[in-house]
Amino acid sequence: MKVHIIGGGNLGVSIALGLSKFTTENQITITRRNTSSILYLEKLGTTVSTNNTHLIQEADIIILTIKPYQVDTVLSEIVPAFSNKVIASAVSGLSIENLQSKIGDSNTAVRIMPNIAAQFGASATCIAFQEQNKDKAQVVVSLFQTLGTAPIIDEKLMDAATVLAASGTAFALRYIRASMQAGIEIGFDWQTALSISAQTVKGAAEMLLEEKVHPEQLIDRVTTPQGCTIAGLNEMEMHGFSSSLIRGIKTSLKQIKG
Ligand SMILES: NC(=O)C1=CN([C@@H]2O[C@H](COP(=O)(O)OP(=O)(O)OC[C@H]3O[C@@H](n4cnc5c(N)ncnc54)[C@H](OP(=O)(O)O)[C@@H]3O)[C@@H](O)[C@H]2O)C=CC1
Ligand SMILES: O=C(O)[C@@H]1CCC=N1
Repeated sequence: MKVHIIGGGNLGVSIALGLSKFTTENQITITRRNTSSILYLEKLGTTVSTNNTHLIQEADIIILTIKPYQVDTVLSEIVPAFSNKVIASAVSGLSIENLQSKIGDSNTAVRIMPNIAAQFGASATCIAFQEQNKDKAQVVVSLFQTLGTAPIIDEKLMDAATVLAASGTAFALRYIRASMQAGIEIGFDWQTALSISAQTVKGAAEMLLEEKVHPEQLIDRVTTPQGCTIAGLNEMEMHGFSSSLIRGIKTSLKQIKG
């Protein structure tokens, strides 16, 4: 399959790297205006270009990973160059209706919300499309299933998905950083503390995904009565651990909704 990624920044490059690592049959093109920092992708077999329309008509999927304020400029440049294409947009806040009106009825708008773990085949990419475009959107779902999970969601939850699945990467990393900092205070060098903290989070996530149970069921297995874990958890909650995360996520959502 030919995948044409417009916007070779943080997210676009993560997707390109993930596709080059986890798939073999895809031909990937990635564009940005200043390509110097991403030319290394060519060594992995990805075509890097400043030309957004180069071979675009041959693409099976066009992926938009540009900032919201870049959308009109890019679309006015590329839309005259193709027809009958599936456009998967990761642009936060850009609705399917709005995108569809900009690309015309001959093309199909799909919304995707990946995260930068796509690079490691570990993204949670939420995908939304109009019911009548179900068949055409399947190609996008299949592609992102190779880069992690790809749940199909109602478009009205796309902003929530942006916060939970994309910003969520940063939130999880901040937890790991805090845990690492505590690890240094209790005796580890930062590299050892980081590897222990990161692996512990990975292990906890793997248990949840594997066992499909509520986190409290697993927490109960760790909290020995009168033990250190419950003492630490209760202290964290006293200082607003869960509520600060919940408030942060809701604030992020308000920021998207404007
Ligand atoms: N970062 C993330 O974790 C996530 C981001 N998103 C969304 O993805 C989008 C991109 O985010 P992010 O990757 O962080 O942003 P970046 O700024 O890192 O990437 C945007 C890229 O677009 C390129 N670009 C700008 N104008 C053009 C143009 N005319 N033609 C081609 N390329 C162009 C820029 O490069 P140059 O200036 O050289 O052209 C830049 O590399 C945003 O809408 C964001 O909301 C969604 C989920 C996760
Ligand atoms: O912070 C942002 O606005 C973008 C969308 C989600 C991740 N990065």
